[in-house]
Formats: sequence, C-alpha cells, structure tokens
Amino acid sequence: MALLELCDIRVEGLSAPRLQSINLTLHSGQLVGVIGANGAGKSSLLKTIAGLLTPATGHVAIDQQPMQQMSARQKAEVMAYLPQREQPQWDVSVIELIKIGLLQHRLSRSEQQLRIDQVVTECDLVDLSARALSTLSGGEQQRALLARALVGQPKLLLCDEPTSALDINHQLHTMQLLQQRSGQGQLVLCCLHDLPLAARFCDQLVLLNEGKLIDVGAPAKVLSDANLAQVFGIKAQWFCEDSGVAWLPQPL
Ligand SMILES: Nc1ncnc2c1ncn2[C@@H]1O[C@H](COP(=O)(O)OP(=O)(O)OP(=O)(O)O)[C@@H](O)[C@H]1O
Repeated sequence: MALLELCDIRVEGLSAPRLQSINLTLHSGQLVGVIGANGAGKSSLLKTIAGLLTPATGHVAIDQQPMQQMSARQKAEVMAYLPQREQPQWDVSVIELIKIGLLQHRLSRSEQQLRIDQVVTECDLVDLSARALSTLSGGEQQRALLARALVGQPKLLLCDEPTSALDINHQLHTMQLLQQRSGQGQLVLCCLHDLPLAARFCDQLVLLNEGKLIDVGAPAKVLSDANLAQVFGIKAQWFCEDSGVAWLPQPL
C-alpha cells in the first residue's frame, strides 16, 4: 500500500509554477532521492509534502489520508522534515533541540531517553550534546537538525539536502543511516545534488526539471544519458563497483 500519494500537484510561483502536474506514488521502506538542477522544484516538493506550501490544485495523501484533514499532531507523528536551511530560533543545546522532535509523541521517559541516546550516537553528537547550537560548525548543526528529524522515527522522513554541509565521512555515514531507516520500514525522501551518492544509496530517484516530474525509478534508469543531457546539460562516464559509484561529468 502506498504511503505517500501526490495527485496532480501544482504550486504557483512568481513568474512560473514552482511545481506542475506532479503525480507520484511512493511506498514505505524506500530511500528515494529527489534530484534536479537549481530551481527545479526539489525543495518546493518537500515543502508541499510537509504542508508548508499549499498547492493551487491537487492533493497530498499520507497513509491514505488527505493531508488537509490531518491535525498538526497527526502530521508530527507521521512525518518529520529537515529543511535545507534553518536558522534555529532559540540558542538551545543539541539535546534540547533533539527533544523538540519528540514534543508531539506520547512516549515514556525511558523510551524518550532511549531514542535520544540512539540518535545522538547515530549522528555523531556524543561530544557535542551539551553545546549550544550557536557554538557548532555548519556541518555539526546539520547533524543536530537531522537528529531532531530522526528521533521521532516517523513513517515519512523528508530531508532537504541532508549531506550538503558534511565532510565525506559524515556524508557516507548519513546516507547509510538513511538507508538503514528505510530498511526498517520508513519512507525516506531526500533532495540530493551529489548524483553518485544518490545512485549508490537510493532505491529510487525522482527527477525534476522546471517544476515538472521528468522521470521516476531505479537510479540506473533515471540517470540516463538523455536525462542528464536534458536536465543538467552534461554527459558522464560512470564507474560502478560493488563498493560504490563514481563518475566523470563533462559539460555537453
Ligand atoms: N518563496 C518563493 N516564492 C516564489 N518562488 C520561489 C520561492 N522559493 C523558490 N521559488 C522558485 O521556485 C522554483 C523552485 O525552487 P526550489 O527551491 O524548489 O528549487 P530547488 O530544486 O530546491 O533548487 P536548489 O537546488 O537551488 O535548492 C525556483 O524557480 C525558485 O526561484
């Protein structure tokens, strides 16, 4: 059964629609990469699913339930959203930030502590947990914000460029973590600019261009020569091993 359904979504922009004619059905237990050039509509798609942008037409359903009919608590229980950029409003500590991710969840104190300890370890925050957010580097803040999104173990996890500020070790670790979460049954949807990373870790890719859905499917299918040329204006040589994927991109 589909966890997420988008039906004929259109989101208006200033001079052109940010999203148009988007139809998409995704199932639980998948890590899905959203790819496309700057301005393609990736963040707009995640914001629409998160309920932060209201479509002019169409609807979003999560677990068969139209999102417009869901209360704030229901939404918080079922999904978490990691924005592309977030300037934390309060200079809380890492632990206090992570606890915000549990506010709408009814859990015992011991279960809360278990979940917090788990994400602190998973996001490599053990030595940073008492630090105020303002004292962290950009990548450390990104890991703290990811921990806040992970801690509620939502059915639907929306991550907008979760690896953009991370060093290579933390990029790999974060993608493995997201893959692990999808393996446990969550649907993880994440915007990525790093196409080899997307090809290596994602079960499916969603390719957007100028607000339209161009292709959906396995990375090998979506990262075709024709799609790379049309959307990014590049050609690429790919090197695929069991241990990973690399590429040599060139402008057309
Ligand atoms: N607040 C806004 N109001 C109007 N238009 C917007 C707004 N934010 C973004 N847009 C426009 O919507 C389109 C899609 O933007 P979006 O941020 O979704 O792209 P993106 O694929 O996430 O890009 P990037 O890779 O640069 O993050 C772009 O044309 C952008 O200029």
